[in-house]
Amino acid sequence: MAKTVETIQPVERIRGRVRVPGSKSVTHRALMLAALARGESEILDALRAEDTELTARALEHLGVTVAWDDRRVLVHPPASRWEPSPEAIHLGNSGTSMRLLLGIAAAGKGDFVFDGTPRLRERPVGPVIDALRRLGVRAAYLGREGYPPVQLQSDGLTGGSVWVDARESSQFVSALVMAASAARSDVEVCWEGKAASLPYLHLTVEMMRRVGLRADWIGSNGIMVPGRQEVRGFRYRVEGDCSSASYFWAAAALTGGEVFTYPLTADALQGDCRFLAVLEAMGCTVVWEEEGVRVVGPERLRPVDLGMNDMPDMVPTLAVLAAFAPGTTRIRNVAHLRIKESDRIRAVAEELAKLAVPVDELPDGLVISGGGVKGAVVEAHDDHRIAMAFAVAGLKVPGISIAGAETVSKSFPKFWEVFRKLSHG
Ligand SMILES: O=C(O)C1=C[C@@H](OP(=O)(O)O)[C@@H](O)[C@H](O)C1
Ligand SMILES: C=C(OP(=O)(O)O)C(=O)O
Repeated sequence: MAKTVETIQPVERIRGRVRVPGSKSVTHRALMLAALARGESEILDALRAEDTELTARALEHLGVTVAWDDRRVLVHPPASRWEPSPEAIHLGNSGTSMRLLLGIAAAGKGDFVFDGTPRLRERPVGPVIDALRRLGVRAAYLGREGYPPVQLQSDGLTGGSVWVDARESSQFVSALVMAASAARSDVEVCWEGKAASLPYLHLTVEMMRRVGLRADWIGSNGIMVPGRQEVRGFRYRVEGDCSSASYFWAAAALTGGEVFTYPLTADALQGDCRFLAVLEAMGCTVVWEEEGVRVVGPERLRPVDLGMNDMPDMVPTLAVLAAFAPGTTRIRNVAHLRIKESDRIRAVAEELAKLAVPVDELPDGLVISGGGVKGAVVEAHDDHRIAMAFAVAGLKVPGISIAGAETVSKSFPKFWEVFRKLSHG
């Protein structure tokens, strides 16, 4: 795709209502759980974007029928799990698709190759492959050890206990837990210490429960999944995407304006909704209403000192706000940000430096001295979250444009349309 440049015009105080698309994480999971069910499922308000279409297409390779229309997706699994796929299955740069689908594919029979972009080939899959091998799957790395492309030959999962190193990604555990429901006997998935991005594991377990699958926490370091579970096709309504909403919350925060985002509820399953508490700590007012949430920005943002391990995707948004908050903001404990769509610690530091913001890059975080921000051309690093977060800075400072703006299609294809409409009325 050709690189596009998007120039943002500053506005006095942003004001408006934004309908956010369906959650990417919830849509991926709903599609995959529907593929494991018996009979047809109906998924409402799903996100139709590059990554969720990659998941849908991968499932089609396995023999699942996926039919989208305006408001819903119908998913119909094949008679036997799975059909052969002679071609390699390409997953772009979608970490969620890659890690979670390795589990889903291994939960049935077949011989599959999973691959992606050069960047996806730098994003690890070793811990999930190690665990799948212990559950009886044959797997071979076709390139670098521990990374895609990977070939899986499976006859279904046995059962037993597996230990997973989940420090780099919660997705390794989510993959195993979802797949384990189809194993021949019970599977216990345990990890040492704290798993990265922990709220995504709660999301996985809660969504399984909602569609009728059992998965039980064993303390805070493990999940037990009974094997041979079967659920009938289900109907699932996808909640709005909090991560996508964060750019509009940030727009209100930065301009001292007011934005209402919907559909969202205070009991949303996504951990990124907790970013609202970060905004409150920075001085914003957050008001939940029946259909969504209203964020009102303060006259002046306050800096914060926070561990962001639970909400890695919110770090670019926070970093941009921090650039405008006079004082020092510290963002800690997010080493796993280096293996996202881009090395997000490096990318954020480089782009803030272009805007003349003093920033220290730590191995696992950032220290940002907020106050003075200048205009510049920001490079998106093929990372949708860098593009969307830095767009917000352009609402306050003239001369900001985003090169590589098309990358938003990964999670929010209409982002620029919605953003322009909001900023120019
Ligand atoms: O499971 C998910 O839906 C996700 C988990 C997180 O990844 P890690 O667990 O790899 O940090 C997050 O960054 C990603 O955008 C979506
Ligand atoms: C990290 C992300 O996604 P994924 O891991 O699925 O590529 C993201 O959306 O910010």
